Amino acid sequence: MMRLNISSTKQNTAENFTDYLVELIKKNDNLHVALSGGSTPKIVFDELASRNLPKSGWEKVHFYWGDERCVPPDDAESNYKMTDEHLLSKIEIPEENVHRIRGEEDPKQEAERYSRVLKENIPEVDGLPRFDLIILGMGDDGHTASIFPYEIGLWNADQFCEVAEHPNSGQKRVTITGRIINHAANVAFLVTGEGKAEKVGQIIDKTGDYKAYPASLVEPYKGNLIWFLDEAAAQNITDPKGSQI
Ligand SMILES: O=C(O)[C@H](O)[C@@H](O)[C@H](O)[C@H](O)COP(=O)(O)O
Repeated sequence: MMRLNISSTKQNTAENFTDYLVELIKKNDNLHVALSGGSTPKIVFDELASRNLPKSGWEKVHFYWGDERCVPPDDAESNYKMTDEHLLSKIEIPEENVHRIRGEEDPKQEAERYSRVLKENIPEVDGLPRFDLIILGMGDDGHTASIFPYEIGLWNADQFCEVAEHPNSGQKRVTITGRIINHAANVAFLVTGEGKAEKVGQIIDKTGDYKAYPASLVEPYKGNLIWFLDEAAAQNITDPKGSQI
């Protein structure tokens, strides 16, 4: 099931998504959540931290990452560092509930280790670890997690995590793959800004080269997909209401 949650501004999008996540935390005894990186999550993490959830709430949550740059955790490029600055350092989540991708390790070995981390920590459904929620962003090129259009074949990798490479910088990344993403109970895209509008419109309307964009492959088999968008990112969708299928 896919639905759109369209807000007027980026801040409203962050608030709506945070309401959704806080509700999930309250309704569940154990929540396994994969976080996205980049810049959009910063405003969401600040909003989430501002809600002052009690320690008893955070003790139910396990954080993972959908992807990580292969850099040390104190590097400006690190998704972990960004998350720590905007969220982890402000909340009472037990250290053992934070499952960092070790960007400082050998990428191939870390992809294998993290695949084991998912298998060992996340309850299986139909033989695969099933995240309660995977948060994804989308790049201007239609990439998601760290699966880029030129490497779209990574989506169908057998391993739960694979090594990717940024097309411009050549920066190595560790990313979860399509098997895990589409097995999640809930997937939430967080996409804002005019720069994303063209690809968002093509993916939602299934027009143009949408099949070339890894983000278009996100279709949870038995789960829910919600696009949290601001109006700027949603402006090209032909029938925003009708897309609430
Ligand atoms: O490590 C990363 O960069 C992200 O996981 C990546 O997939 C991100 O979500 C998109 O590039 C959107 O990034 P922005 O939110 O900064 O536009």
